[in-house]
Amino acid sequence: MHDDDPLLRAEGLSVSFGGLRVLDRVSLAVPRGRVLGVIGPNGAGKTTLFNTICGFVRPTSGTLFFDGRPLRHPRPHQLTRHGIARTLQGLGLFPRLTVLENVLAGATHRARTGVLSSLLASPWAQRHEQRLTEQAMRVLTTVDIAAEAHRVCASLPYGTRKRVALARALISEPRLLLLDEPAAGLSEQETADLAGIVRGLRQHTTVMLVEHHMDFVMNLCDELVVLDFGEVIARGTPEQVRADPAVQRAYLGEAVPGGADA
Ligand SMILES: Nc1ncnc2c1ncn2[C@@H]1O[C@H](COP(=O)(O)OP(=O)(O)OP(=O)(O)O)[C@@H](O)[C@H]1O
Repeated sequence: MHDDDPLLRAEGLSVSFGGLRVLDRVSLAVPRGRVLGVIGPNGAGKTTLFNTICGFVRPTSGTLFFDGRPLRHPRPHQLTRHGIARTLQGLGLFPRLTVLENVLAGATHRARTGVLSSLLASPWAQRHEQRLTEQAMRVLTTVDIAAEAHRVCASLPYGTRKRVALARALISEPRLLLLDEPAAGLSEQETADLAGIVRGLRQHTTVMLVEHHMDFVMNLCDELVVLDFGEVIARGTPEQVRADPAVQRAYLGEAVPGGADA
């Protein structure tokens, strides 16, 4: 596989719910080591696109390729084995567990210890658990909340809990990280900090994100794809997309990306 080949490619992806076509022959490529943003007005099909990549939704037609091979409707629980992880719009954390425990919950596919070896507390199982905990602490350091590792999630502010969700996705060391509205509900400072964290991830991880926060998207993403009524209406760098008349029209009545009202 050549480094220039995209990590994820969608070809002619269509999805219908009942009679309603929600994605209409969507083709896109997610280049390796980049951040690709998917934007578009409400109801454009962004989340459906994510859900299709994750196997929550079956396409009516079209193909997904991951690392050059067809990605055949992965079962959601097998995603991490494919090297894909995602965060959800709702955080989906265990509120009564600590930050560390929540992050370790994202590593279940790597937890190789069986019930028996755990019960017997075999040295092998202990070493494995130790390694996973070290890995979780490294990931918490990456998202800058290692100091909160032993705090119960429910006691933490929303911005911190969002980082826990990000850390939980990162512990599986995904090659492709899908972020669903990562900046939603964050303060300006938290949003800027998050952009810095995501930028730093590109060294090891390719990122695809869906987001409404236009400053965040325009400053962070290397490339953008714009959906409207399930169709790709524009793609390119943030500058190219911002200047595209089709995008301006799609956002008529909403804040124009990167415009004075954004
Ligand atoms: N399970 C479903 N059954 C029927 N219609 C659905 C389903 N999921 C989504 N839709 C419809 O598909 C269209 C696209 O929805 P989707 O959530 O993908 O858009 P979106 O771009 O993510 O919107 P938003 O920015 O508001 O989150 C909408 O018209 C929505 O009502």
